[in-house]
Amino acid sequence: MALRSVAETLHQLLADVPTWGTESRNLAQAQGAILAADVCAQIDVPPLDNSAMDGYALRLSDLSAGAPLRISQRIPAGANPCALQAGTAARIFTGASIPAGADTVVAQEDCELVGDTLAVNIAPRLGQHIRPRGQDIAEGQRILLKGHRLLAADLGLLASLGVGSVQVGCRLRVALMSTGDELREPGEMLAAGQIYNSNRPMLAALIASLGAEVIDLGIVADTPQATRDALARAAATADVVISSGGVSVGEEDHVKAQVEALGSLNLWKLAIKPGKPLAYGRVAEVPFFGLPGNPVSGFVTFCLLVRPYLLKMQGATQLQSPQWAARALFDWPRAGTRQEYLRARVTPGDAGMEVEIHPQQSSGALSSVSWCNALAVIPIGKTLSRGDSVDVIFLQDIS
Ligand SMILES: Nc1nc2c(c(=O)[nH]1)N[C@H]1C(S)=C(S)[C@@H](COP(=O)(O)OP(=O)(O)OC[C@H]3O[C@@H](n4cnc5c(N)ncnc54)[C@H](O)[C@@H]3O)O[C@H]1N2
Ligand code: MOO
Ligand SMILES: [Mg+2]
Repeated sequence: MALRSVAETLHQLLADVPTWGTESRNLAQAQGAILAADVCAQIDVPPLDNSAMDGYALRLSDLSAGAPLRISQRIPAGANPCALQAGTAARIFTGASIPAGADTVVAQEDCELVGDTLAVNIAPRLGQHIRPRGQDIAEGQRILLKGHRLLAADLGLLASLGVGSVQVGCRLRVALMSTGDELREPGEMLAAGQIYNSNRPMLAALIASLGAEVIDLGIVADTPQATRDALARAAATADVVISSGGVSVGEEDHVKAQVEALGSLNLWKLAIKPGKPLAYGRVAEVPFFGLPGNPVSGFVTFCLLVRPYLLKMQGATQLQSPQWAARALFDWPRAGTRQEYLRARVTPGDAGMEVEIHPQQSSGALSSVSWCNALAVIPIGKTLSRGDSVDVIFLQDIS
């Protein structure tokens, strides 16, 4: 029987996302959080007409009249100036409030003080170097939409509006467990037959990058009992459970059977390379993802399938990363039976983006992931010749 496609799997996963609560969060805690309601501006930004230059504020008609302009006041940023006396100029600094009556700012490089009067060397334009109130945002304007993921610039934007806290999707607690008797932690000595646990820090970082809290359950032994105990503990403390390893067909792969014992297995195996044995279900009522143990398989399936799920759970509207067309600098002569995600590097070429692939595409070769800046997508049954167009997904959008 044909394996379920990546698109169909994603569709089914997203249809199964549970409803999730919202909470109020201070801006300092809101990076990566998903807005639970539209944000409308309560004030104009900037809230005052202000100078874009260090210089002098004046009324252009006074200057045109030709009389010498005496300096009648000094206005630093933050001051509340009085109205400009007719026939005078005000010393002013960048960001300072334009006094009533002034309509133009002359940069200090374009004028000089002769005694206590101003000599302007370059004829100014009416209104120059003034940033009017509301230039950026007008009061009442809808500025960010529900479902938007808050990144650095959004936090600055909200602060510019005077918004100190926002209603966002509740922070997810995600339990992470690494199954495998062969695993040791970095810093420990390796005995024969053992390898280091690379999935743990990688998956913890991917989870944390979504603003979720990681509940790290460490390494779990390859026995039915240890697997079941860890799954039960995870489901009791977390909102989502993620395991790595033990989801394939070997006798040492216990995850699926224990998930079925404690809840249900809803999806298993899909037409993706790497990552075929990805499992999804519920432990008790808690959503569960069983990522394949091979590190590249875990990375790719997390980015393409788990990440959109976790984003949707928190209320996000933008779930998938865009695919861009690039020109292949490689041949791909073998048509596959699973959609393949090659570790690739995209660079600018003379005629647009060009993409090369890492020579080692094994699902155990993490160096290919560290090296790449994109995944090149090879659909089922497709071959490629050098020069053909191939879709790429930039990793900076997803990891
Ligand atoms: N007879 C079959 N064997 C396998 C199949 C299959 O269809 N038939 N599928 C293969 C594919 S595809 C994948 S992917 C793997 C998935 O295996 P599991 O999810 O069961 O994972 P393990 O067997 O536990 O480990 C696989 C591999 O990854 C290493 N690993 C595991 N955890 C970690 C970790 N935390 N850090 C670093 N490396 C880890 C582990 O040592 C193994 O080398 O199954 C294939 N087999
Ligand atoms: O497809 Mo498996 O996911 O690594 O080889
Ligand atoms: Mg296995």
